[in-house]
Amino acid sequence: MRNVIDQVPKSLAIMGGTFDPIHYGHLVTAEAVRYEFNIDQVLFMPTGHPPHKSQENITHSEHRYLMTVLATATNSHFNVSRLEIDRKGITYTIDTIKDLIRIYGENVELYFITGADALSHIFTWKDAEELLKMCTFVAVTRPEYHKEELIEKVEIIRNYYQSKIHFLEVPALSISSTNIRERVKKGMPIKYLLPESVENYIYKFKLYL
Ligand SMILES: Nc1ncnc2c1ncn2[C@@H]1O[C@H](COP(=O)(O)OP(=O)(O)OP(=O)(O)O)[C@@H](O)[C@H]1O
Ligand SMILES: O=C(O)c1ccc[n+]([C@@H]2O[C@H](COP(=O)([O-])O)[C@@H](O)[C@H]2O)c1
Repeated sequence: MRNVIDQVPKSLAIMGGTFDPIHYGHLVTAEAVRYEFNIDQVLFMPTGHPPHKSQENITHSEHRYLMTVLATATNSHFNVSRLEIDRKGITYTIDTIKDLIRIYGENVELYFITGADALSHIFTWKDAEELLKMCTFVAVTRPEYHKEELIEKVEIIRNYYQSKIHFLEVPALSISSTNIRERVKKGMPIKYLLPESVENYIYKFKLYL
């Protein structure tokens, strides 16, 4: 089987997330960033034990990993990494970026894709200043948040840390994993919110009931 790490891309964008479950909001965002910044590969990085979410409320990492593999299988520019789910202890983005530099070398141009909402809290992340120097961030705006307010917050971070942060508006997709989990629990349809393969996986393993 092809090993993603055998291929050394010139530019690599990391799409980090809990992906519980992955949905079209994530996929549309990743594809928009790939196209806009002419990126060779997008590496989806399901979180292991994220610092900001309680482990009891998160679906087992193997389920989240497999759903991410299913969702990304049809895009030749998309791959999924096990780096974070295989790492013991709390997973921090700075450790992931350092691992990726060790694996791909210093010359790979690294991007980190994140919602502008998540980026506006980056000063609470581990070693934020160092992290902001190591890769370019793409802050995508999500429809359900106040865009202007968020952009203002992120611009303060960008100026304070003198960091490389780009903004990108993606087609309005008001989908969230929280909403999908709630819909499954209530027996409501989730069709067209996420790939059919992921929908079937959720039903097969009776997730979110
Ligand atoms: N609909 C969307 N459009 C654009 N970006 C999104 C969307 N949903 C999530 N993201 C971004 O994708 C990344 C991973 O998100 P995550 O896996 O936490 O999904 P989520 O839908 O926000 O989940 P939850 O509802 O459980 O918090 C984050 O940077 C988040 O801001
Ligand atoms: O490194 C940190 O301290 C850190 C703190 C909060 C979030 N992150 C990363 O941000 C990404 C998006 O997180 P989330 O909760 O929106 O899925 C995901 O890759 C997390 O690992 C990273």
